[in-house]
Amino acid sequence: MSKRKGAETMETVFSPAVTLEGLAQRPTQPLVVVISGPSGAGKDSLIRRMKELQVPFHFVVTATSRPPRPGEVDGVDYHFLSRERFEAGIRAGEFLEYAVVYGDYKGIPRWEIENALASGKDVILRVDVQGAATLRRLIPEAVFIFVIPSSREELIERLRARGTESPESIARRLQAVEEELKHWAEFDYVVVNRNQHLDEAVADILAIIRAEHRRAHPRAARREPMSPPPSSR
Ligand SMILES: Nc1nc2c(ncn2[C@@H]2O[C@H](COP(=O)(O)OP(=O)(O)O)[C@@H](O)[C@H]2O)c(=O)[nH]1
Ligand SMILES: Nc1ncnc2c1ncn2[C@@H]1O[C@H](COP(=O)(O)OP(=O)(O)O)[C@@H](O)[C@H]1O
Repeated sequence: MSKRKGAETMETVFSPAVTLEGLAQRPTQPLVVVISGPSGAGKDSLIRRMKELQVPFHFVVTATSRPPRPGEVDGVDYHFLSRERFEAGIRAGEFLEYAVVYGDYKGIPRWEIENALASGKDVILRVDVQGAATLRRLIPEAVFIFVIPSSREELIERLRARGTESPESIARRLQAVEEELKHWAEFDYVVVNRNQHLDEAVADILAIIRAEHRRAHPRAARREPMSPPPSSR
């Protein structure tokens, strides 16, 4: 009896009063989901599959100085920029974050973030591990997912089978894996994308997003620099 009374007191102190209807219809904030992991882990394949399944989300198209691969579409997969144009963008402060990844520039245009937030949908960003570290500082309330293959052999096989990289480019990507793996514990979730089981990894990501929307206590409120770019200040 006294325990019950104690519990009631705790509830009164810590839970703001709500009605059932109010709680059931509580609006949920769009999530920012950051998908990262080694090259060849399957990040792009997962995102492509989620688009095919018509999962409602806004994908942030990042910019790169690397040339398009066969099948990649400018403005859909990346904004493909020349090195000179990218460097001019860096000088002009156009990027929320940028890094040199496997020898090419990669960066998130600030206006892409503005568009993403205006969409009102969950926002998905795919960046390398350095980018994830920067975003953790800039958007601490984001959900960080580390995608991995189930073995190094699987990774090598996939990078070779993708057929988009030179042997040097594959070697550079494999060399980076050890360093990238050191950061796994900084992520909120680890998703394994097993060979021929892409849909299981997609299901894991959807489950994470679903659970995050059911949080009683949302992640910390959004704050700087999800605000206007310097040019408009
Ligand atoms: N830091 C950062 N990384 C990015 C950005 N856009 C893409 N990347 C990452 O850059 C890495 C290399 O991308 P890509 O050249 O497409 O090759 P892949 O990893 O071999 O598929 C991937 O891990 C991407 O997630 C960005 O804006 N910033
Ligand atoms: N679960 C999977 N089973 C088999 N092949 C896969 C799987 N996931 C991705 N791949 C293949 O592996 C290669 C690398 O995937 P990709 O999505 O480009 O990785 P990332 O974007 O992380 O670099 C691609 O050729 C892709 O088709």
